[in-house]
Amino acid sequence: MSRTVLSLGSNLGDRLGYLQLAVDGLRDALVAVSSVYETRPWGVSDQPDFLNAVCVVDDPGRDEWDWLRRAQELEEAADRVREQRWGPRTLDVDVVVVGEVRSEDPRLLLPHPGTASRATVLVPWLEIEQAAWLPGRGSVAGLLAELPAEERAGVRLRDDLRLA
Ligand SMILES: Nc1ncnc2c1ncn2[C@@H]1O[C@H](COP(=O)(O)OP(=O)(O)OP(=O)(O)O)[C@@H](O)[C@H]1O
Ligand SMILES: Nc1nc2c(c(=O)[nH]1)N=C(CO)CN2
Repeated sequence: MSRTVLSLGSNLGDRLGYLQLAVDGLRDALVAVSSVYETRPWGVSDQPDFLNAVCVVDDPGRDEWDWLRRAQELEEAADRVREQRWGPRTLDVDVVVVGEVRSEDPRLLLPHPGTASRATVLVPWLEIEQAAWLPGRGSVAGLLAELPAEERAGVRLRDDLRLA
């Protein structure tokens, strides 16, 4: 299976430590990892700011379901508790795209349906893949340019933080 994009987010506890846990757990297939961004929460606004990042991974031996399983294992390793939709969490790992795969199975929607409107995903993704393309929607650069300036302003580079 082809290149896969995963988004990482954390807004509870050791936020950078949880993102690093995810990167460590993806190491065997890791192609690229973005900078870390401090982001204003969307969905539920009354919660702490998130740290967000995006990873590109590639492993011909894994399909989209393997990536979902890996994402959920990483969330469990971060002691994630599912409480409130769009609420605070130690670690969120979303499968953004798996090559050109489309899926309407609610357990695994591909491409991830929120992507086109989330600067928290588009900004770090564009950083590591300048030609990034969201199947069915267009170029990531174009999608980002269409978002309200306020959305993009809510995503701030934290160049003092780094994922190794
Ligand atoms: N592309 C995908 N990546 C990750 N989970 C997905 C995907 N498509 C569907 N899901 C399903 O979404 C369910 C809930 O995921 P989660 O609690 O992380 O949602 P959320 O992060 O609060 O909201 P959102 O999905 O809008 O980011 C999971 O049980 C998972 O099976
Ligand atoms: N800024 C930001 N806000 C969020 C995020 C996220 O990753 N970043 N994830 C959420 C649940 O999926 C809800 N809100």
